[in-house]
Amino acid sequence: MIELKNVSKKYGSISALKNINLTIPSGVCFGLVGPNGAGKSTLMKILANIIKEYEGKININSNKTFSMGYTPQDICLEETITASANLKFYGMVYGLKGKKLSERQEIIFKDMGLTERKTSKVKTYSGGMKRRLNIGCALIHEPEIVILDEPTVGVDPQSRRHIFELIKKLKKQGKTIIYTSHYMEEIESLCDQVAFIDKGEIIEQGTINELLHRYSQPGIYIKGDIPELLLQGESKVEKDGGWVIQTDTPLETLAKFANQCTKKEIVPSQLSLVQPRLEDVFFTLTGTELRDNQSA
Ligand SMILES: Nc1ncnc2c1ncn2[C@@H]1O[C@H](COP(=O)(O)OP(=O)(O)OP(=O)(O)O)[C@@H](O)[C@H]1O
Repeated sequence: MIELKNVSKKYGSISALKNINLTIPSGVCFGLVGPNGAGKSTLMKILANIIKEYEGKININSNKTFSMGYTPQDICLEETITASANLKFYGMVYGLKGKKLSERQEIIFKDMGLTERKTSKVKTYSGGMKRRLNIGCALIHEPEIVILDEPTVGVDPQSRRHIFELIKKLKKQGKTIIYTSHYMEEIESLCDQVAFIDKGEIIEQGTINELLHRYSQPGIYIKGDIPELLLQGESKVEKDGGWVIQTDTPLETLAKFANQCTKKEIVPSQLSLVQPRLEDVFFTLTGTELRDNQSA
C-alpha cells in the first residue's frame, strides 16, 4: 500500500502540490487524472524518489523493501545505440545480469511487439516504438510498483494497443500500477480507482463505479429532425446537435420517446441511453473540460 500524507511541493513561488492525501492499495491500477499543470508529474516524481525535497510523508509498503519501475513523460533512451543495448543498460542498472537479463530482454521485446526490431538503432524507431521501449526499460527488473506518466501521449494506435495489453498483463500479475493520462477513456477501461487532481489538489477519488454513480446524471440522447413538441416539458441540454434528456428513469423515457417517434413516424438519427462518463464527473467537479486545457 502507498500512503501519502499532507504532501506538498513548491517550485519557488509555484505551489505544484497542496496537502495531498492519498491511499493507493497494493495490486490496483490507480489512475491520476488532471489537466496540464495540475501536478501529476510532480506527484509521480516524488513517488519515484526523483524529487526528494517536499513536505509531508510517504509510506510505501509499510517501509518494507520494494521494487519500482518509473516511466517519465519524456523519452529517456540513447538513440545512437540499439534498442537491445538500451534495454541491457537499464537491466544492468537494476542489477540484472547473465541469463536472467537475456531472458527478461526477450520477454520485454515480445510484450512490446519489438522483437523484430531489437537490433535496430533507436534513432530509426518511430515515436510510438520509442515510447514502448521506454516503458519496457522500466519493467525489465519485474518491479512490484509501476509508475507510468502519460504512457500513451502522441503514440500511434498500434503502440497504444501494445501498451494497453501490457498494462492488462501487469494487472493480472498483481502489480500496483499508477497511471496518469489526459484520456478519460483509458482511465475508465484500465484503472480500478482514480483520483482527480486540479491546481495541485486532489478534488475527488474513489473507484470508477463509485464516482460514475455519485456524479453522473442519468439520461437519454436524441438526435435528428425532432419536432419541438416532442421535447416540450423535458429537462434537456443541447449536445452535439441533439438533446440530452435528463431523467431518473432513463429506460422508461427511452421507451416513451421510441413510442412517440413510432406513432408520429419520426426516425431519429440517434436515440440511446446516455452512458455515464468520467469526463462528465470531472466537468461536474471543476466546471471545465479536461481537454480544453490540453496543449498536446
Ligand atoms: N521544475 C520545475 N520548475 C518550476 N515549476 C515547475 C517545474 N516542474 C513543474 N512545474 C510547475 O508545477 C506545476 C505542476 O506541474 P506538473 O508538471 O507536475 O503538472 P502535470 O499535471 O504533470 O502537467 P502535464 O500534464 O502538463 O505534464 C505547473 O505549474 C508547472 O509549471
